[in-house]
Amino acid sequence: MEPVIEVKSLRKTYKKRKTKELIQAVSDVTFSVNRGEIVGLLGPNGAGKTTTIKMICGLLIPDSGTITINGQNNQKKRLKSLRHISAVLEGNRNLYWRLTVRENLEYFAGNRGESKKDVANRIDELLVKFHLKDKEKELVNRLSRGMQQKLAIAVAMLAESDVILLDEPTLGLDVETGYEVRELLREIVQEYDRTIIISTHDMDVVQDLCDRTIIVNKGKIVTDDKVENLLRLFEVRSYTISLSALLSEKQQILLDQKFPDYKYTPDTIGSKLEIDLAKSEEIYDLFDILKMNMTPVESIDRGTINFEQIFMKIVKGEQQNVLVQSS
Ligand SMILES: Nc1ncnc2c1ncn2[C@@H]1O[C@H](COP(=O)(O)OP(=O)(O)OP(=O)(O)O)[C@@H](O)[C@H]1O
Repeated sequence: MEPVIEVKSLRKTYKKRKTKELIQAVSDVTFSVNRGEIVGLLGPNGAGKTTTIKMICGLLIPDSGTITINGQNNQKKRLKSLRHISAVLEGNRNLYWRLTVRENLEYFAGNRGESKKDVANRIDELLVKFHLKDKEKELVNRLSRGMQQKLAIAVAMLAESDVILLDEPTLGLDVETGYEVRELLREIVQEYDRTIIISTHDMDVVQDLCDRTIIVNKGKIVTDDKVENLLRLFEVRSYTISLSALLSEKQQILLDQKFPDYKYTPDTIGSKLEIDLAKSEEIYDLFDILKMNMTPVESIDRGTINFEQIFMKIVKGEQQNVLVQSS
């Protein structure tokens, strides 16, 4: 499949105004996105997500590297390439607060040679889809944050560009509205054949919505893989073992050496071990340690793991060697 977006060896350094200190916000970032994919750009604060998004939509110029959108270099063929992209940055900022919902949509629909009736029909369709029909005459500054966010996405849809970039689309939304926005985004991809890149801290967005996730940390990509692959990979490695005895001190020292991040919970009648294995063969090392004292094993469960825990593990660097660019 041909990629819609190709980002190669991207770098961006900021210079702090007062101290003149250089900050390497993005260093050597390379990835591509295929048509119809929803890709989550994930990372801790300051990882370089917004900088990357801003470079893709042409708001920032990279120090080096290239960005190609539908085969067009976004610096050499600026207008042609940027026509394929809409961006919703910092949520509701790209709306006119003193215009109504409908007026905003009319304004952004602009003059593209369509008849007034066609524009009105398209706006009506979006108002219904985004559950904003009964708010069409409301001023934007009177809307809730969730409604403003939905309107901002509807505005991005109007441009009919192939790619929509979203920076933190669920930030500050309550659980219900966050869910509603996620559902809308899913429908957009399915019904309108759009490609979406979402920068987010919201693990539900990644787990529910994204096909793939690119995790960045300190300006570099640490993981680029399908969400289902990561879930499977970590589920296989994460074990909870119930024992009907306590572990000896020697056993605990050996576990410490072999599995530094294991968790041991002694109880009155037994104990519990929670352990992540870097390779599945390591289970035999674990059994060797348990066998030393013939510690009786009551049950072994493969741990369920959510995306938040996976993210923490990856960002902490525990699984780095295995995961970098594994897709
Ligand atoms: N205009 C700027 N001038 C100086 N430094 C900046 C500027 N914008 C961002 N930075 C710095 O660049 C780094 C990357 O910032 P960026 O906003 O891209 O990260 P992010 O992953 O989007 O973070 P967050 O999740 O907190 O929004 C950070 O260290 C940030 O402080």
